[in-house]
Amino acid sequence: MIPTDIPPPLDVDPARRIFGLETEFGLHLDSADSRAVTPEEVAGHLFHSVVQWGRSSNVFLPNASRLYIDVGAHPEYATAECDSLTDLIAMDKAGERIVQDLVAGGEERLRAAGVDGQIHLYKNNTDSAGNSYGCHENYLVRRRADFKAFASALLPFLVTRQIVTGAGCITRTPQGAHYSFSPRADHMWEGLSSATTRSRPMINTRDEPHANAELYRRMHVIVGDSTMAEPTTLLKMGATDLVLRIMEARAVLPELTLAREMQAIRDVAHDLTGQATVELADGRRLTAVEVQQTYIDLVRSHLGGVIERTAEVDAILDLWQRGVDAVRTQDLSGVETELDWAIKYRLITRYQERLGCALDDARLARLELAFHDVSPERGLVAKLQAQGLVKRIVPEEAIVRAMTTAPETTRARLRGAFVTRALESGHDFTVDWVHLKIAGSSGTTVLLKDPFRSEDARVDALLDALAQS
Ligand SMILES: Nc1ncnc2c1ncn2[C@@H]1O[C@H](COP(=O)(O)OP(=O)(O)OP(=O)(O)O)[C@@H](O)[C@H]1O
Ligand SMILES: [Mg+2]
Repeated sequence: MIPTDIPPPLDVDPARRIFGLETEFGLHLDSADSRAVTPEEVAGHLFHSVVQWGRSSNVFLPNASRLYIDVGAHPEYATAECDSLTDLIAMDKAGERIVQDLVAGGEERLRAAGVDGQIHLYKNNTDSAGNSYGCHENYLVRRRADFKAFASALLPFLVTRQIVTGAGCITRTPQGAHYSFSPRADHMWEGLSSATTRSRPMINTRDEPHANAELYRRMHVIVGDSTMAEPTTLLKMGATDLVLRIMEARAVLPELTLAREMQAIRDVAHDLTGQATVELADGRRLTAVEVQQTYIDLVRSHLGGVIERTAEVDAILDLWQRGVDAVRTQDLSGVETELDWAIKYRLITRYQERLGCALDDARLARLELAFHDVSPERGLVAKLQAQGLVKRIVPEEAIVRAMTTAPETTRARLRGAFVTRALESGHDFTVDWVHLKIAGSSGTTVLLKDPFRSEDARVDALLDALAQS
């Protein structure tokens, strides 16, 4: 057993947390035109309208989220700061629609440039050329001297959670194709690192809290898969939050340090039975099912103590347990409307049976892509949701609202109001996660170091200034 050494909370309610999700979308132009169009050109056309109103392809939106073109011509949407998982899911789903809403304009621009074609945006993590792009989770945690050790203690959980929160994928190898839990697992290079370009860690330890640096760190988890089904996103973020809460409360953790994380994450990903064992630093071998069950039991043992029991906590624990049971029993019926990897696996195996083809058949690859297509017409998850075959967590109205409106209970509310008002009044402005400023004004930059604070007289003054000038 290893104690986790956390300083006692200062002035912040320890049960409150800021969450954020960053999604890089795969961008593909489907066109019969022989003229080569680079991905950068397609992204440029897609973002034309954004550049027109925002004067940049890197903007903060009226809903306080960030939208930009990331390296490799990937559109990226980073949700505004949320302090509830339902707000986060609504913000995340709103992002799919915000990027999809750019498609018609992008296709029109392409036509004007002489290229007929359909732009596809995929919320997935790998393209056909073998490139990987991410879905990054952000959890605000209290600053501590031993942050690296603290982050390391999360790795056994992160390595094995893919058996419930993975997106699932067809993996093609020279020996043939098989189904795996996670498309991202094969692209991880190390456990922790502060660099993202030269290495691909599971947790990025770059010290950039976007908040008061004396109090906080941002736990930047970059090992996760992009998730389509709302319950999968709830479980991915919710289970991680629960484990972090226990770690932050100085509770004693079970000793699960892995001997070789990179080997373990790959072994777990490629064994759909959940029975492949991973080696622990102390020489024991456990299955991913056993490791995840240990975390579920740990969380249960803290219910009513460190973890306040709420309907949401119960829902997370219930889905988590059903997910682990599904792998253990190899009966997916208990989760096949909620967990991405199981939903997709059912689709693929049924279609494969119907076609009588091998798993590496191109038609199954297209089906897999359609699962991640964010288009309401082409996307399979939208269709399955409409048929009640994929469960939802947040009401439709909440997603529609989140497309234009920031979360009410965090700093995002201030940014959202500022961006909305500045755009309405035609003022230039500069904004990032912690700063707000009217461009060219002599007024000072407003620095918002507390991400929990949703009211601020200085921002009210800025809004007044926008209304007057
Ligand atoms: N104090 C905070 N704690 C936790 N998450 C935060 C905090 N402030 C902002 N976030 C979230 O962190 C994410 C930052 O997204 P962004 O894409 O700008 O990431 P980055 O890691 O700063 O930069 P990049 O992607 O360019 O490397 C957003 O989802 C945002 O909501
Ligand atoms: Mg980012």
